[in-house]
Amino acid sequence: MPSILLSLSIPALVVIYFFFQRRLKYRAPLPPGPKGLPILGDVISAIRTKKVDDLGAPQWAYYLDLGKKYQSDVVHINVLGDHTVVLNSVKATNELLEKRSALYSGRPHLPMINDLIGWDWNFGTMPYTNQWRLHRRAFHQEFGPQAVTAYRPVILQSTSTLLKSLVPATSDLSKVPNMPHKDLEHYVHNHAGSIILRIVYGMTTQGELDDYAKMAALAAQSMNESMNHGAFFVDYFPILKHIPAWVPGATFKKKARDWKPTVLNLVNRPWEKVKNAFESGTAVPCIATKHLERISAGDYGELSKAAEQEGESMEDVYRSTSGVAYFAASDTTVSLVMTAIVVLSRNPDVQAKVHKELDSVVGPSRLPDFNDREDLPYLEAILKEVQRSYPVSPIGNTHCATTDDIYDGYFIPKGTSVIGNIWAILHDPEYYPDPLKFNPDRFMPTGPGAKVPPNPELYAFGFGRRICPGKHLALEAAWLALACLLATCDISTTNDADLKKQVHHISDFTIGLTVHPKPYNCRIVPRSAAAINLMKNGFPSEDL
Ligand code: HEM
Repeated sequence: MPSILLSLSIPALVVIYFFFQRRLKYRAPLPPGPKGLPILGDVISAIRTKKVDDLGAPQWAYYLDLGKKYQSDVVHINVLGDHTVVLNSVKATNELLEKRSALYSGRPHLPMINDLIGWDWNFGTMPYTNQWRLHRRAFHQEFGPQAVTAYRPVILQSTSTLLKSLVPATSDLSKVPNMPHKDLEHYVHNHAGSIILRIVYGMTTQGELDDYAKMAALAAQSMNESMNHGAFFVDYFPILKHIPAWVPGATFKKKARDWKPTVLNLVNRPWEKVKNAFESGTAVPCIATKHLERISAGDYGELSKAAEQEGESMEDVYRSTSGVAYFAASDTTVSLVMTAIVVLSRNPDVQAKVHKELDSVVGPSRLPDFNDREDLPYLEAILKEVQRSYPVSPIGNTHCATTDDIYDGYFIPKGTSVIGNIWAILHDPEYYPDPLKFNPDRFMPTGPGAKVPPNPELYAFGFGRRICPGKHLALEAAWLALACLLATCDISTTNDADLKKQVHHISDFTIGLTVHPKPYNCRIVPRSAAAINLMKNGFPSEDL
């Protein structure tokens, strides 16, 4: 016990020393925020908000309240001498995370996630280093806006499968049963999983898709619980990572030990599988086989020099970036599509309007496809409004200041965790009047030169150099799924009383890094016999 106390007090004293050194150097105040307890700081709130259960308010709501309480869009929280700064406005995120992105593109030190659970191969959790740049560039080559257009045939195919799975067993449209949440979630997961696993690893069989979807879901749990710096005390006191798992109270070590094999399997298993198939000449062409071809030809392009400098093999870079894509795409797009469905089920007027648009642009004899996108502005407005009202990732991933800085007269010390509160920004009444109202019309121009609010996609995918690099794929996949679902089906609630209620921003959602609507049942009824045929047939094979 005395040795634990000693190991806790030494880092605390070092933190306090450097804290006062820097404050003296700049003489600028930290941004306003809760004072908390002496030395400990705001530790109680930190524990409360980081609990992933119904007792804790979501972090975005807690941070928004702090902003109101301290009348500042920039709020400082001190936990055990560790600084967090929350940015609750467009102005602050634009200035710090976008314009000064060279200083704010780090990630906080994450001993739990990187050292103990073993996520260190994932560039999403890497600090702002040359290794991160190398991985991000390798990823971008395959998922940039131009590159993703090559995956449209796969998206069309997975969307056909989604539609087929929604065809009811009866052709009597008045007798279509309710859609249980579990079934719908399974179909939507299968849609996202089949797109990414086909694109990255060439996987097509249902058994494989199910196995790998399960693995990604388990891994997502570890990420959801640990990605926020400070979710575990070891993040504040990295020395604790050396405590053996059997020590009473070291539950974080047990959790890490349980999660680690899944996280390592996630990056290694699919890669080894494709590699074996590639070597035996049976692999389905995909991103991984493209990389393996480059590796066997010794032709790595412009990235090889950077990899050499990092002392990393290109195979490790590609194995990791493939794993990141598979993991990051498995859960996020699902949340967006599932949220859109529950919201639309409670907004029949919005559906009536988009049905009209789809009927006039696409007609009843075919499914909408990517060529129709520009001609469907109301559908686009719905997608924007879903992302604005119920962002998939309400506080995004925490950035880290890599140097001391001053903003608006406030001191932001090097090493500060910096959180862009995406939810707060997307509900700022200055940009989005009546922000709690679900209203796609806010994005419809009312006449030539009329102003529309900023596109929520500017914020919903994070900020600056760390902005989500999978955004283009996510939006293509979600757009087509919604376009086809709305062209062919009516979505309604199973309980008329729900029609009077908007989907609630807190009580209807899970808490975590990526949030999901809580289980709900709805009805998904084909709009006509012709729609059933479209759903059964999917896209014509020449489109695939
Ligand atoms: C609706 C779907 C999605 C949403 C809302 C979303 C949102 C986000 C957000 C908020 C971040 C943090 C950005 C920051 O640090 O400022 C992020 C990071 C990231 N996302 Fe996404 N994402 C989505 C889908 C995807 C998909 C489909 C992929 C992969 C194909 C992906 C790959 C990544 C990666 C690799 C990072 C880490 C980037 C880095 O640290 O450099 N995301 N995403």
